[in-house]
Amino acid sequence: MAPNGPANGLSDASSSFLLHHPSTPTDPSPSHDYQQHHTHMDSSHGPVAQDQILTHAELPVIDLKLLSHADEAEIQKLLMAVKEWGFFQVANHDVPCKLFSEIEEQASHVFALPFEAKTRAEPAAGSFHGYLTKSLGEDGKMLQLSEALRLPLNPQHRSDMIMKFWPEGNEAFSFVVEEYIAAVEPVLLQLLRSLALGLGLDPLQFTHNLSNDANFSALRMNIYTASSQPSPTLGLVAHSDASLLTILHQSCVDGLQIRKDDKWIAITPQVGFFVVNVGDMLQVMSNDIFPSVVHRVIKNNNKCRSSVAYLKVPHPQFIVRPMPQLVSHQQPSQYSPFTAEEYYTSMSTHRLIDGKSNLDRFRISRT
Ligand SMILES: O=C(O)CCC(=O)C(=O)O
Ligand SMILES: [Fe+2]
Repeated sequence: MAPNGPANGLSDASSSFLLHHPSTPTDPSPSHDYQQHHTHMDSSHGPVAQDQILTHAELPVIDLKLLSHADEAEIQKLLMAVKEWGFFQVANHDVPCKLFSEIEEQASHVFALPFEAKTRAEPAAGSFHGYLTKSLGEDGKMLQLSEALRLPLNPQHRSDMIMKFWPEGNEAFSFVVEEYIAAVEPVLLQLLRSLALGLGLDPLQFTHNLSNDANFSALRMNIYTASSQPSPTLGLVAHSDASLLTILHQSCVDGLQIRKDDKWIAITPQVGFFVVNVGDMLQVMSNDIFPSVVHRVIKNNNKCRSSVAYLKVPHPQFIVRPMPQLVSHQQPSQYSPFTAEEYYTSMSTHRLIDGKSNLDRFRISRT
C-alpha cells in the first residue's frame, strides 16, 4: 500500500455542501492507508440523503470548429455558458468516436486486473498518480468511493506506471492512451485560447504555463460499478477540480451531477460530446469570472458507469493570480498570488475543509 503520511495526494480541490447527514460507511476499505484524490469538506459517503432538490438540465453545447475559426458569436456563447454554469458540452471536435470506445475498453481492462496487480500501482508518497480504490481516511471519513486510475501525462512516468500493472508492458493500452491524450490536448488548448480571447486577453495567457510534469496533470479513468442499494449511492464525492479546465468523456450511463443555485443538476450524457468544466486555477486566474463548480457522481442502479477526465495544471513554480487585466476598482483582486505548488500542498494538508474548498484559503478577505 502507499506509504502515505498525512493526506498527500489530493488531486482536486473539493468543497461542499453535499450531503446533509453523513452516514456510516457501508463499504469500508481494506485499509485507510491510501492516496486521496479529492479533498472533501464533508464526510459523506454511502447512501445519498433523499431531501436534496434534483433537476435535470442540458448544458449549452459549444461547437469547437467554430471556435477554431475564431467565430465571435460562438466565443460569446462559450463565455456565457462558462460564466453561468462553469460547465458546458463540446461538439464538432476531431476526436473520433472509435477512440472513445477504445479508451473505455482499455480502462475496463485495467480495472479488471486482480486486486494485487492494481494495488502495486498505488500512489507513492508525495505523488498523486496511481490506482485509487475505495478507502477511508485516518479519521474514518470516506475519501475514495469508487476505483480510479490517475495516469501521468509525462510519457516516461506513464510508461513506468503501466509496467506496474503489466510488468511485460501492454502495447495496446499504452497506444490507445497516447492517442487519446494527443487527441484531447488540442481540444483543451483551443478552449483555453477562446476563453482568453473572449476575456480580451492574449490568447496564450492560460496555456503557456501548463505542464505535463505537474503532479496534478493527469488522465484520470473512473469506474463506478452499479449500486445494489435501493437508495441513491454516491460514486464520487462533491468536489471541484484543481485544473484550469477538465475535459471529460463519460460513457452513456448517467450519474454526473453539478451544483447550481443550491440544487443538484443531473447531466445526461450525450454521445460524442465532451463535458468540460472550469477548475480552481481558472477561477483564480479569471478573478472569479469563471466559477469552478462543485460536482459529484451518483452510482447507477443498473449499469456500470465509466469516465475519463483529462486534467491539466500549471507547473509548480507558476505564480497563480488573477490576470491584471481582469482586476479593476469595481472588481478588485479576489486572491493573493500563490505558487501552484503552494496550492497543491494546501490541498494535501487540509483534507477536510468547508466552504468553497481550497480556494478560500487564498481568497482575500474583505469583511
Ligand atoms: O465521472 C465523472 O463524471 C466525473 C469525474 C470527475 O469529476 C473527476 O474525475 O474529477
Ligand atoms: Fe471532477
